[in-house]
Amino acid sequence: MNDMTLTERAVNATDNKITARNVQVYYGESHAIKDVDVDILDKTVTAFIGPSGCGKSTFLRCLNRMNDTIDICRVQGEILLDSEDIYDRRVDPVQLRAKVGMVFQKPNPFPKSIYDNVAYGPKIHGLTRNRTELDEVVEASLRKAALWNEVKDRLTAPGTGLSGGQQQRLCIARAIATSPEVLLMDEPCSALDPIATAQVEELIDELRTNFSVVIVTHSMQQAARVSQKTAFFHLGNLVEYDDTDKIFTNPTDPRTESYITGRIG
Ligand SMILES: Nc1ncnc2c1ncn2[C@@H]1O[C@H](COP(=O)(O)OP(=O)(O)OP(=O)(O)O)[C@@H](O)[C@H]1O
Repeated sequence: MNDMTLTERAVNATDNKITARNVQVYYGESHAIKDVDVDILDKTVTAFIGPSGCGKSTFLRCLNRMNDTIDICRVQGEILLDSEDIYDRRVDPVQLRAKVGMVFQKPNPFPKSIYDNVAYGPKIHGLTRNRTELDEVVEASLRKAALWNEVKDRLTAPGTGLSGGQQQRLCIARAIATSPEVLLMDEPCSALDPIATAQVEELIDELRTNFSVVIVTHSMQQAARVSQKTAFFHLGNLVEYDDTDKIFTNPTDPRTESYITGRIG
């Protein structure tokens, strides 16, 4: 690895954005997340990896209370965003999700124009005062999502008419339009071809200058490419959490070693 790459990949933030302590998640009687403690850093990409069913998505959904939408799901423990308990009764989950945005596995643009997809969040949260400001937010979000040049001449066309990779970047633009502080991405490239995947990965690297990004991925290559921190989950436990380079070159726990060398998973 040359110096340039090292500089680019260096973990340049030490501030905690999210602090999770003693987190348990149950689906009915089933204990899906067990005693998880983790500190998610600001301006850093954190990857969640682990075999299918180990709880990566479940834990990710705890971070913006998306699990609230699943009736049988119960979350216990403490999750702080900056120093605020996101499960406090006074916290409005809708406001929280504007601060902790989410991008899903399958691109899911609204059946609306490209413009309206991005304008939706700022409008419902009252973040802009007039059409000029809204136009500015839409343009800035599409630029940050590296989509502006491809769509600027057809903002009124339906978002669903874009290619899969463009739709996913549109969903990223929609998520960042509310100026979130954290962006959660649940396997955001799994429905994309290699070229679109490379574009989204490049974008993730740029996004970390402004946001804390947490990405669930099945691809260890992807985790190694995009993240600075990696958390390895196994059977609902957070087995190991460390610098990505350490996890992939010199893991401490034998279960991590088995997973990254392909012996479990
Ligand atoms: N809505 C749900 N209702 C009941 N059980 C669920 C639900 N969602 C997940 N689970 C269970 O919780 C456990 C963790 O699932 P989760 O989807 O979080 O794992 P994952 O690591 O993200 O898996 P994958 O990599 O396959 O997406 C699994 O045993 C799963 O069956």
